[in-house]
Amino acid sequence: MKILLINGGKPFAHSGGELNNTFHAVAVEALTERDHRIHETVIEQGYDVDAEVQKFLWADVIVYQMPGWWMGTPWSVKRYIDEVFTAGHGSLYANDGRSRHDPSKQYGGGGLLQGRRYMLSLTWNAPREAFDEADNFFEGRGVDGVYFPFHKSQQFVGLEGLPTFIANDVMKMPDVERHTAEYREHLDRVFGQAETPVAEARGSLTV
Ligand SMILES: Cc1cc2nc3c(=O)[nH]c(=O)nc-3n(C[C@H](O)[C@H](O)[C@H](O)COP(=O)(O)OP(=O)(O)OC[C@H]3O[C@@H](n4cnc5c(N)ncnc54)[C@H](O)[C@@H]3O)c2cc1C
Repeated sequence: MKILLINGGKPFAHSGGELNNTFHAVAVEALTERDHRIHETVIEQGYDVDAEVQKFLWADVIVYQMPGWWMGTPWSVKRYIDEVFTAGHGSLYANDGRSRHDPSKQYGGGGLLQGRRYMLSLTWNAPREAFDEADNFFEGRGVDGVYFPFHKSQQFVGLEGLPTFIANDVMKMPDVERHTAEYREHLDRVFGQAETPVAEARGSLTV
């Protein structure tokens, strides 16, 4: 399988970016060991927008590694998506999906990356309960509910979600050994061996 690994880790304030670099490195190692072909983008090191569009066209799966900042995506990753997806007009997406001639065509159906997938790998200070419990901060919406607009941005270009990985409590109770072991297991479950078609990956995302 051809996998684009995007590292959105960034040193800023109390985020050192190292944990995201660590997860990115785990993915590089684990997926290469299993004979997947990978391309990497480390947003913090800079990138060429047109080359990124080509990487999206090359990939079967795109993995976003990033921290949660102010309840969502860091601005550096949002900027990357704004730049790359906008440059991808005509290759990543055709239009907004609607048609003056066919009213049955709905907004959001103009993506050109059908049949390909994406996956989120996230680091948060918030504990898991904050996402999952009805009487907790995110009102039981779960991590994918919190990332709803991000998921929609991917689906707009035709991508389909794979199960999200999240490492919680990474500041108050960092347990890098456990989290990296859990991430390896997640990657194994989702990707398996290179010859396993991604369509057979265990579970897919419902937002
Ligand atoms: C602007 C801003 C807004 C934020 N908003 C939110 C928010 O809304 N909700 C929320 O939950 N969190 C929030 N955070 C916290 C943020 O999610 C975490 O700081 C981030 O996920 C940590 O990832 P990192 O890669 O920067 O980790 P780092 O800061 O690099 O590391 C985190 C911990 O892991 C240790 N570590 C890292 N790598 C290794 C390694 N290889 N081996 C051993 N130990 C290691 C570090 O020493 C440190 O103790 C915010 C942070 C910022 C800066």
